[in-house]
Amino acid sequence: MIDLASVTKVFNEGTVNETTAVRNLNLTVREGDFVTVIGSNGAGKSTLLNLIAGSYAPSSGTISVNGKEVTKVPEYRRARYIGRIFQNPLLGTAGNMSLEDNMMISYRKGFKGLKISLNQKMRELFRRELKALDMGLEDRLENNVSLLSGGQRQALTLLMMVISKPSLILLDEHTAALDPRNAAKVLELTKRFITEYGLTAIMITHNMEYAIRYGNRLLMMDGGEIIFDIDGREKSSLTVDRLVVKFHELRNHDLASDRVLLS
Ligand SMILES: Nc1ncnc2c1ncn2[C@@H]1O[C@H](COP(=O)(O)OP(=O)(O)OP(=O)(O)O)[C@@H](O)[C@H]1O
Repeated sequence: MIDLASVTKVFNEGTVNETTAVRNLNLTVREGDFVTVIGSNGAGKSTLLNLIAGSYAPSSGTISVNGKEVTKVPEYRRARYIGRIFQNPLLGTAGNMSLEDNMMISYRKGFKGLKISLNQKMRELFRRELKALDMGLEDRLENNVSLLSGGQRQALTLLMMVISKPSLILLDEHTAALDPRNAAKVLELTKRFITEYGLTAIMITHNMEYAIRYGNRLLMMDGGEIIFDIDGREKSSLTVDRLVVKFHELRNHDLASDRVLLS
């Protein structure tokens, strides 16, 4: 589904602040993969998602989706099939609009311009979908989104993303700002939606346990490179301890003081 071939991203090239955020990276993500990505601060994880989404152009290398090169396709055009969620729960929804108006926007995007309007039937559908989130939102269709808690808002963002029918979703620490209970809830929802809607997903997390528990494939990044890429049985038998040892073997330095271990 996605192919990155020899992708490098250098920021501030030729200046004293030059940083190679992603270094000669090769990656193929297959359709239906749910890939978790971990790595130290500054490892290049967010840059990788930004390159796939088209927020940044690579300094060299190519990016293809379903066999078609998209390296120069602008972000707004890739957004037709890519859904993104960020750490900040305020980013995915419009706070000064009601839940139903927010959801309507996603429905229109999902129906690719087909004329649909907010009527009783749509409201019933929204109510059912919100009820399935199990966040107590089904009776709050007319409330402004700004009144929701961070967890409720991130769950709504997730629902809106899937009803806009993306084929690929990019999750950049989307539960990191939530308390543990809400984080666990939103993660379970994420997993359910990925399965139900047959999505391909890449999820950055600083929580090693989440990275192990969720998804069928795990990537570890360091210094702009993928240093560890496992799936299948090797992934399901992984433990946090083994992951830490693996990092040490591969990089010959510890992860001990890193945020990746503190979550
Ligand atoms: N827009 C930018 N301009 C300049 N440097 C950048 C930019 N974006 C990222 N970088 C640098 O590129 C490197 C990789 O950053 P990136 O945000 O991809 O890492 P990360 O693995 O997501 O880190 P974190 O876990 O801390 O969010 C870092 O050194 C960062 O400072």
